[in-house]
Amino acid sequence: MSESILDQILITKKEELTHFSLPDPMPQPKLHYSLKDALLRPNHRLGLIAEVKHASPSKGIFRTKISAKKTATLYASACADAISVLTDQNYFHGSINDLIEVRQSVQLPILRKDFIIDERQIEESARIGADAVLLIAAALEPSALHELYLAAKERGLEALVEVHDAQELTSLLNCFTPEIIGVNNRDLRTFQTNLHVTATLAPNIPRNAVLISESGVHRAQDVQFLLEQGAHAALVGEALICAADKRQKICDLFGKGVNANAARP
Ligand SMILES: O=C(O)c1ccccc1NCC(=O)[C@H](O)[C@H](O)COP(=O)(O)O
Repeated sequence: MSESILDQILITKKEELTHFSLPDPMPQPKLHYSLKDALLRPNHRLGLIAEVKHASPSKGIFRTKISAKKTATLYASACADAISVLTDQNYFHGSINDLIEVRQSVQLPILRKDFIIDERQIEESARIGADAVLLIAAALEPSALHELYLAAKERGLEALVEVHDAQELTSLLNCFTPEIIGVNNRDLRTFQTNLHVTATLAPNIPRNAVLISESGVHRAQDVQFLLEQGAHAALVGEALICAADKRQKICDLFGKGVNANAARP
């Protein structure tokens, strides 16, 4: 079978890790904002993790140039429950500085979305102020994934464990049950998104896990559909980044948030 984008990204990541150095820890210990708790008490009918994303392998560089700080502040003011920051540079044009800026700007859980395959990246995530990290089932053997999951917990970070299909989910659950499971609706070979991936996997997600549906959420009907599948939250990138009015787009997709007026900047 031909190489997927994930295979390419992982080759680059391994190369980057050969000349990796840790940033200094933050000067003051930070509060932990729990991703799980936030998504179990969402501000809208469905939880929202709003993503800071400059570019992607599927879409290239987005036409709207964004500032991580301004974008996250807007998301917070529209009652997003959490912020995802894509920190990979090569394929997504992000950086750890984006996450540091976002940390200084919002009091919400921050998910570091990157391709984490090494414990040093967990330490780095904690030092830059993330509350949670992404662990991708397709990137690691279940036992290696479990080790990173435990390392994250030990360092005070939550982990969103992401699967793309039934086989990955079964292998994962045969090894352990993460507290937060993400179903990514994007096929990493074709880049097509299909929310039915979430619909297919949702019945097999343990009831005590928080279920996040990731990628391909563009319309209010998509949010409704995910709600009907039992998802706790959606992770939304492109639809928000490309919207001229991001606050309005959140309102169009998710409805008015419980604190929408209070949170206006
Ligand atoms: O976004 C991509 O093209 C992509 C390609 C390969 C691996 C990962 C990719 N994206 C990371 C994400 O999971 C998404 O940024 C996130 O779920 C938001 O998706 P969307 O709302 O469709 O921008």
